[in-house]
Amino acid sequence: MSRNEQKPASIFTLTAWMLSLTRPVVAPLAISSLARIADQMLGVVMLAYAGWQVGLFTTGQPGHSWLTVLGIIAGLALVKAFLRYLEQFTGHFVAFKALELLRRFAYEKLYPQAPAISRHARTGDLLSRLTRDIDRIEVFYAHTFAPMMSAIAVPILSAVLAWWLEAGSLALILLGMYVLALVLLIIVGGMNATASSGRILRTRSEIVNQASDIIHGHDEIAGYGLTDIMRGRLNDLNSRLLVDTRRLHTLYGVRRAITFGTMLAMAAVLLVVGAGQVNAGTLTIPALLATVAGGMRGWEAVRGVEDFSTFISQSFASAARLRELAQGEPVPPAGGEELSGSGAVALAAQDVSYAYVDPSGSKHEALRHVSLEVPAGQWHALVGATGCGKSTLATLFARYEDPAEGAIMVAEKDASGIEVASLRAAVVYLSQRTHMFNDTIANNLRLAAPDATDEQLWEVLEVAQIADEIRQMPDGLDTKMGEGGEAVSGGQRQRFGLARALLQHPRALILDEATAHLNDTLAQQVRRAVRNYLGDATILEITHRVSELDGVQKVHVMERGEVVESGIPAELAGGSGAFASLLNRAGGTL
Ligand SMILES: Nc1ncnc2c1ncn2[C@@H]1O[C@H](COP(=O)(O)OP(=O)(O)OP(=O)(O)O)[C@@H](O)[C@H]1O
Repeated sequence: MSRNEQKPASIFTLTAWMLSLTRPVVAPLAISSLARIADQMLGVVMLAYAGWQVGLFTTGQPGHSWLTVLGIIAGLALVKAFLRYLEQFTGHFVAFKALELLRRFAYEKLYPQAPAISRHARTGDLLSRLTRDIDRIEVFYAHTFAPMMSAIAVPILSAVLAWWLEAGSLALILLGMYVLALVLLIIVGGMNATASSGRILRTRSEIVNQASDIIHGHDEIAGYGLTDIMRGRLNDLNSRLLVDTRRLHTLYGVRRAITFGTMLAMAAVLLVVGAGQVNAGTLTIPALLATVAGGMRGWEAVRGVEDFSTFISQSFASAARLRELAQGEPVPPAGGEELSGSGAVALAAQDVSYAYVDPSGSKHEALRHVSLEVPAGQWHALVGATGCGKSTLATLFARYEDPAEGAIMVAEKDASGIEVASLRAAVVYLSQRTHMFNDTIANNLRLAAPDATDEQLWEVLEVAQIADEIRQMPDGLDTKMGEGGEAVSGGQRQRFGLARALLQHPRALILDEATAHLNDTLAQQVRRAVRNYLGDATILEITHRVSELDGVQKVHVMERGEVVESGIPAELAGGSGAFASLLNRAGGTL
């Protein structure tokens, strides 16, 4: 993300970061690692014991009775089973707790960046960082840390066991082969896998973006016959994914070959060297068999390295993406002075410039040296061709972000010094894309005022001219609005949005095309009712209906990111400026 440009973090930085986030799981993680080491070492001891007994039997030396051998192996197996259970239990506890901690951390870091972050990142990418990436980081705790610890401890302990069995030189060979296997796996599992995993994650998040575009744009896709184009795009992404996945899986295959290859090579070398020592009388057959059997069993630890090097590259790639997201500073910065008092507040922009920055870092200038004033209690309109920057300016008044240059003034104070929650309680921005949650009408309205009574809800619904339509619905205020408000019409959704904004009793209300979906008569009724309801509150109305500005005291005209004209609508209409030509083009009069 270009807002948070930073150097890629090293694996050590990422490891330290992941462990610092999940301090509460460090103790169970240690227990899980110890249980895993003990479990694997018991496996080594069991096989070494069995090998030793076979050696005694084949050389005709007295050993334990078969019943004792069976009893000892069964006893060891039971302890081993308990240790395995302990490892799995603590491992899963760690994994789930880590998931919870990571999710909480991610959301805590994200809220202060909203809603600005959704302007600078794609929804699908955000979603995949919050879901898939967190799931993959969890793998670090579940499948990485304990295997890494056992990969270090088990080879050393196995070599110590061989040395204790008086197979000192075999112990050195065993250790050497372990180290060789680990080095080969780490080399093969290194940079290539991390780079491929990073590319796979990026491609997957593009697929999610594409899929969410397809789901939201189903009407356009069907209407404009875009099915083949969309399918083609998805196929291209899938092909890209396939190439990287194939590359990664080839690497996994090579790693598996290394694990088995080195295990067989180790057994062969031990047998050849050991046979020579047996002939020379410096090693016993039971010690040789015990070392070979135990050594082969100990390769389980190497398998663990293979698995973790498979997952670790994905975990680190995901951790880097999440860390990048989480390192974003709160937007706007936290703190500031509370906006206290009551009554209308004035809005003003002083020489404001603003640019959008897309995920690739390129800038798109949306506002250039904009200045305008809406004195407290007045009703102004903001008009201009589509894309000229009206909504962008409106969001700055609600402090979605602070402008790069110039100042936004609210109640004659620089908005960048006003605490955000208090500012947004006073200055309400009603977006043109009002979102309704998949809940009842009443609950959607109460988002703005949780304690509002039914009477208060009906009051604002009357103002928004939608109360009659709700009375006719069988479930009234308890009618479900469907996902994204799909169960109600666009015009209804817009008026619900308006009713919700009014419930907050704004001291300044910014209406962004709030009546765009309504017919002219209804639009005028709504505008008048809103003005009456709000009393002396300030209103800034963004509209394309340039000929229907009844009650508006001043209009500001924008063109390509600049305010080019401001004045009383009736006066500007009679002139030859930007407003008059907008009015002409709309074929209207005032
Ligand atoms: N999230 C965004 N990322 C990048 N550019 C954006 C974004 N939102 C808006 N823009 C661009 O900024 C410019 C101003 O957009 P804005 O929505 O403020 O215009 P507007 O005047 O409100 O348009 P409309 O009347 O169509 O609502 C446009 O060129 C638009 O393409």
